[in-house]
Amino acid sequence: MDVIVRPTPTLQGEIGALSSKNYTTRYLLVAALSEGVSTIYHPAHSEDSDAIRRCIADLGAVLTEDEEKIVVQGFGRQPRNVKELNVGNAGAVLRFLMAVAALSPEVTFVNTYPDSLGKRPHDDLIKALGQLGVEVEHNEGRLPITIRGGKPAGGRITVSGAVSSQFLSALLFLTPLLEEDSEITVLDDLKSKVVVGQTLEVLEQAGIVVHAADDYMSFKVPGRQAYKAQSYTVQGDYPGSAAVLAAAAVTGSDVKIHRLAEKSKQGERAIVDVLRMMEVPLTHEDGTVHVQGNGKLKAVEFDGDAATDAVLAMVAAAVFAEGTSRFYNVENLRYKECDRITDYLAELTRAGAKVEERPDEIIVHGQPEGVEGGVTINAHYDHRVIMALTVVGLRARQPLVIKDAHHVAKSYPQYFDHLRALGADVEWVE
Ligand SMILES: O=C(O)C1=C[C@@H](OP(=O)(O)O)[C@@H](O)[C@H](O)C1
Ligand SMILES: C=C(OP(=O)(O)O)C(=O)O
Repeated sequence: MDVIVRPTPTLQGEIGALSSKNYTTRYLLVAALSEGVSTIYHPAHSEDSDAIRRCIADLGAVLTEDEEKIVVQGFGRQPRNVKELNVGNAGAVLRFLMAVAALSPEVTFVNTYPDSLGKRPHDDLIKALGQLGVEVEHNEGRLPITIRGGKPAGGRITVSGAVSSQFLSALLFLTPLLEEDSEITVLDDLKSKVVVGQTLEVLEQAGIVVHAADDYMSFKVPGRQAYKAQSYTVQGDYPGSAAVLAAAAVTGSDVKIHRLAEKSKQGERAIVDVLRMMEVPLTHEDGTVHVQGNGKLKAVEFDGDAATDAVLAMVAAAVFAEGTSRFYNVENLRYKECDRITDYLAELTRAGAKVEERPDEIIVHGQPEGVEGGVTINAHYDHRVIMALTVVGLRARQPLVIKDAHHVAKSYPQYFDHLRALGADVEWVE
């Protein structure tokens, strides 16, 4: 399904933020890895959260759900034998479950998104699992992937963090369950380091002890631990909300988003600081971000690695800023649902934006007068490209058609409903 985004000068109203994708994934995972009954309040509902629900159920967890919560009876360190798992297009779910699959004799992860997740590399995790004696069959580091685990013991593991933090997080979820203590050393660099903070926070809530160096480049993980069954409450999601906040910033607006905790470990809460740096009038108090946009923005320079899933929304805001913005240290955007530098900038250019690509940077020459629009956008299977191009469409002179915009449901199925509730002229077309 496609969406038409028409120019919309003003947005007004209040919404509650969607629930966090990253915390929902993690809470469902640690609930499954415990042997008791855990309750997760306000889980996200999206394709990615459906993927982890489906896979942990296949692995033997028992899930019951109502409007506000999901109750999970976990399988502990003994997942049920299952031949195949289908994670859809969910990268974090795949990587975390590749590690969990090391507890099973043989599991194959199938390739249902050959043009998106099917292109993403997992070599660094495959190598690390190999050090634990886990045999991995793969297609040049990509799906389909078969894991033959059994009983890895633990020990010394090295893992590169240069492409994704998800490989390290995956090992941090697995190693506490192993017989021996483990020592994990991160090689090269660690991208999306802040997200590892979310992993450590959730592990601690689940009663797991991990000794982490301050820089997160080495970890000591005692073995033979047990995940405790707990109650968890999922906080609001900054990456998805960042797109709505960017939309409010580029229009004349009076928009409030509730349920966005000031103290969150989500790096993407930096959207608030970046919009402030861009001189967008806003406040952030008691979990509510209130934007009173006047459509005027100033260019910024920002280290995007600190807020990886909000960079595309920030770039969309910068398209209308006065001056040239620079988002640096963002090379790993290339290894997401699409190449979020080359593919995203190609679509922005088509919409009339003036942007330049570097290997690890996005440069935006702002156009406060607006962009032309009037074209059809390829979504590249990427929810964040869809959300960000929508922001641009609201301030383009001619409508934008976003092809296959239904892929927004990977993380934020209600995105267009939320925008419409705020007065945006967005419409689904077959
Ligand atoms: O651990 C996680 O849940 C995630 C880590 C990040 O990926 P990278 O570490 O690959 O940057 C982020 O982009 C993704 O949406 C979710
Ligand atoms: C990159 C993302 O997700 P994942 O890596 O989990 O597919 C994202 O949500 O933007």
